[in-house]
Amino acid sequence: MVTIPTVSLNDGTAFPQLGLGTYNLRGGEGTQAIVSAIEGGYRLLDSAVNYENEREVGEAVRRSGIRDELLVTTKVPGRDHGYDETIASARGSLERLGLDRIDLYLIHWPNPSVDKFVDTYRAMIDLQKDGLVGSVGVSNFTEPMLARIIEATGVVPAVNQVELHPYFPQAHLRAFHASQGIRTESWSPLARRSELLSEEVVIETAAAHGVTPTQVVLRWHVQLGSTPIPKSADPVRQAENADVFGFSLTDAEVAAISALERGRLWDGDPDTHEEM
Ligand SMILES: NC(=O)C1=CN([C@@H]2O[C@H](COP(=O)(O)OP(=O)(O)OC[C@H]3O[C@@H](n4cnc5c(N)ncnc54)[C@H](OP(=O)(O)O)[C@@H]3O)[C@@H](O)[C@H]2O)C=CC1
Ligand SMILES: O=C(O)C(=O)[C@@H](O)[C@H](O)C(=O)CO
Repeated sequence: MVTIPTVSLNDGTAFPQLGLGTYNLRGGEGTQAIVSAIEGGYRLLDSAVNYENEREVGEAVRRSGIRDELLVTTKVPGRDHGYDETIASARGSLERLGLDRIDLYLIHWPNPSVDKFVDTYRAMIDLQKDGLVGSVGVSNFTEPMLARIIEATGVVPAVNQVELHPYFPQAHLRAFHASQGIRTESWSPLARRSELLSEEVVIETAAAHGVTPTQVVLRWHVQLGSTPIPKSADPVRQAENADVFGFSLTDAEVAAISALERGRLWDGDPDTHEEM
């Protein structure tokens, strides 16, 4: 079993430097995949109302027998934005998870045309005060959106989970996060197993370190100071993905991988892409 190191969030929470994405992990096989990840050393689980797998995540947490060691993330969907709606949404998530606390609660997408993310965030802060939420954070927020919720509430989100991989390294946003004490979390860190893993620079770097291309990409995230949440249903690939804390890339290797930049891979610009 791998020990995944942690970093301290701005609220003092010890936050793993790598976690498990659970999109599409559903049903009995999904539960088993999450259990196997926990057995392999994963401690951070990333779910969402819209993944329709909160029951599976909660079941895996109970089966693991180490609930107190785990950080369970879920996310408010767009259709639940607004103060009262978010309180109700959290209660629904807690019921489906079968847990008494959401360890990390995120706004899934800002949905700026709806313009309710500030009230949503206020509700999350109150849920945190009531002990129903551990850390409050956001996902897919731009710098102006982050500035707005901080200005409105005085509470700096602990995490911003955003699209981030070597094709879209998000240097500017990461620098803003660092300046504010916000932890960056990378979604689709493997670029969904696209041609990224066949890029020459990735393959050559992997050969130089005696590791796999996937491990090079995940180590790149770790060295950028972002927590990647690769999804894998397979215990062998889960173990491969978590085993990235025994080697280091040079600054030149990190820079060469970052030079793969070409922009977002999907239609996920938070100023225009909205999800309910
Ligand atoms: N906040 C947001 O808006 C978003 C959040 N997310 C979160 O981020 C997580 C990760 O992103 P996701 O889109 O799933 O994509 P990833 O970049 O994690 O890629 C997942 C794909 O890579 C494959 N894979 C995983 N490990 C390996 C490996 N070692 N070798 C070869 N293939 C591998 C998986 O297949 P297999 O399972 O067969 O191993 C799967 O097909 C999501 O599950 C979700 O939790 C994702 C998108 C948006
Ligand atoms: O996986 C997520 O968290 C999402 O927000 C997805 O809906 C993602 O944006 C996607 O898969 C779009 O096709």
